Amino acid sequence: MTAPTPLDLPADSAAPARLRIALIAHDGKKDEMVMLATEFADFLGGCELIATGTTGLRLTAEVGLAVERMLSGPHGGDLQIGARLAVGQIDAVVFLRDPMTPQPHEPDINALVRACDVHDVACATNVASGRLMLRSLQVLGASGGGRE
Ligand SMILES: O=C(CO)COP(=O)(O)O
Repeated sequence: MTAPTPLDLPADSAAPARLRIALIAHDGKKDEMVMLATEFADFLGGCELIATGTTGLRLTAEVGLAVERMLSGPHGGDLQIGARLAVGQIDAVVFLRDPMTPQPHEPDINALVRACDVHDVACATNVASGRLMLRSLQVLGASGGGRE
C-alpha cells in the first residue's frame, strides 16, 4: 500500500509526503485511544503523528508508534497542536475528549476544536467518529486519493 498522503493539497514539492494526524486523549479516554490506534496501527504507522505529551507516551509505549510529542495538554500541548494546525501543518485530528470530567485547561481544548472549525480540518471527538475518519483516510490512501 502506498503511504497515505495529505488531502486537498496542491501537488507541489513543498507539500508533505505523508498525512499528518494529531492524536489527543484525556485521561479517561486514553485506553480507548490506545485501542483505536492499535486497530489502525498499520495505517497510522505510515502517517506523521503528533500528540500531546502523555497520549504520545502511551501510543509509543503500548502501540509502538513513532509520535512527535508536544507538552501535556494542561501545560499547553493543545495550544501547540492548534498552532501547527492553524498554519496548515495538520491534516486531521482525533481528539478523544472526556465529557464527564472537568478539565483545568478547558479554554485550550475549545481553542483547538475551534481552530479545526476555522480551518476546516476534520476533527473526530469520540471513538465512533475517529474510527470512521481513520477508515476513510485509509481507503482514500489505498485508492490513490489525496495528493498525486
Ligand atoms: O489534556 C489533554 C488534551 O486536552 C491531553 O494531554 P496529555 O496527552 O498530556 O494527557
